[in-house]
Amino acid sequence: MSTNSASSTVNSQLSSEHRNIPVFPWFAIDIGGTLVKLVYFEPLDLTPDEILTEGDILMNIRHYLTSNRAYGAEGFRDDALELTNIKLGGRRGNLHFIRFPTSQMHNFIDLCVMKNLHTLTFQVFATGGGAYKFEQDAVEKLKLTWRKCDEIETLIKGLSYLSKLNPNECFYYEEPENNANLNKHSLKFDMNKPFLLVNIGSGISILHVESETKVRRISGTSIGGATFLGLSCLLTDCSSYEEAIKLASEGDSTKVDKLVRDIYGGDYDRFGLPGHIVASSFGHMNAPDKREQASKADLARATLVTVLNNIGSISMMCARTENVDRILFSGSFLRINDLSMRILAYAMDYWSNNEIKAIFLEHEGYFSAVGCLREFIMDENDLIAASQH
Ligand SMILES: Nc1ncnc2c1ncn2[C@@H]1O[C@H](COP(=O)(O)OP(=O)(O)O)[C@@H](O)[C@H]1O
Ligand SMILES: CC(C)(COP(=O)(O)O)[C@@H](O)C(=O)NCCC(=O)O
Repeated sequence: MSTNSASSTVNSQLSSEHRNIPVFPWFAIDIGGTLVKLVYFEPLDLTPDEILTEGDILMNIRHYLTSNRAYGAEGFRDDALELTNIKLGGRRGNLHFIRFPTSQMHNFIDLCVMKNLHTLTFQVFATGGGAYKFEQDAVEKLKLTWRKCDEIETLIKGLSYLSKLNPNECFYYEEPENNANLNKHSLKFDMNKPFLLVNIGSGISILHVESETKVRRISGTSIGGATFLGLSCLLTDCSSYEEAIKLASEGDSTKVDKLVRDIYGGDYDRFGLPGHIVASSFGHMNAPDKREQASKADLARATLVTVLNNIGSISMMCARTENVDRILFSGSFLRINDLSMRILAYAMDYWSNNEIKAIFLEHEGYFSAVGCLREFIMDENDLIAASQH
């Protein structure tokens, strides 16, 4: 776990008065430790002249991206997240959200060459660690202009934009422990009151946000989304995130973890520790009979709960130290993962006596990519339009 109190003021790399709106296509790409998140703006207001001059390559790309939901075996468009008919850089269009594994990044660059993208003159807006790692390969093969920006700056910019644009972006659970009832409520999020942003990607960054331009990375932990997936693969032989989450949803972590009641026979009253909480993650697994009884699903569930307990307690500690009462959780770890959101929400409610609220986001892992697009394309009018959307 790292603690980093260095203050970083987020400055726009370009002030809106001075930005030249780039030519189409408009892509931004967040190349993370596990997943590449790509956002693509599909213009809906192309003039007849623009359609004539667009050329076959761009038109084919536009059709390829917008008419498919899967690209090869590992690329997917999250069509449920698509934002339709929005304004961006003075244009009207749809914003598409696409992801594929970072392990496919070299193949993706080769695919772009096959689709003749290297014969066009255009810019790619890139963020995440891979914006640095893959820069040379992308520029050499695709002959494009590669414009990088920092993943934490873009995360905040994307969050600020999407939380204004999409009335359902931010939500919380009223009774997270009650699975039978959805109890999911949207809320209007005020970015100008301090809050904690916990980004659960491959690893975890914890940010204290006072406003869009005042952000500190206060802590982090290496026990994140890739830990859950890696350990689940090791322990259960599963081979995908989807499989790991499905197993976890079917398992019982109490077969694997040692609870307070396994040690005390009940609650540990003196220090307010109820019997049902985990005293020791995987604490039963030294006993051969318990190992025998634990199914793959139980092991996946215990892995999930271990990672979540760690995230929950570090987040709570940071919220208390920083004196904030809202914790926002982002990152693709929360994709198709209602179970984890409920566990986190319950833990925050329980340990804070309902004083600290866990808030979640519909576009989970896509904020840095959106913020990156915003950095280079949006102008103030887009932001005003977003808040009136
Ligand atoms: N299709 C998927 N493949 C792999 N991991 C996934 C997938 N969907 C969600 N995840 C989870 O999301 C995490 C990555 O989150 P993300 O925010 O994209 O981080 P990064 O930017 O480091 O790639 C993974 O470690 C895993 O827990
Ligand atoms: C290095 C990272 C910022 C990379 O971001 P990611 O691709 O995981 O979203 C993140 O993994 C992280 O903050 N890890 C924790 C490092 C630490 O503070 O211990």
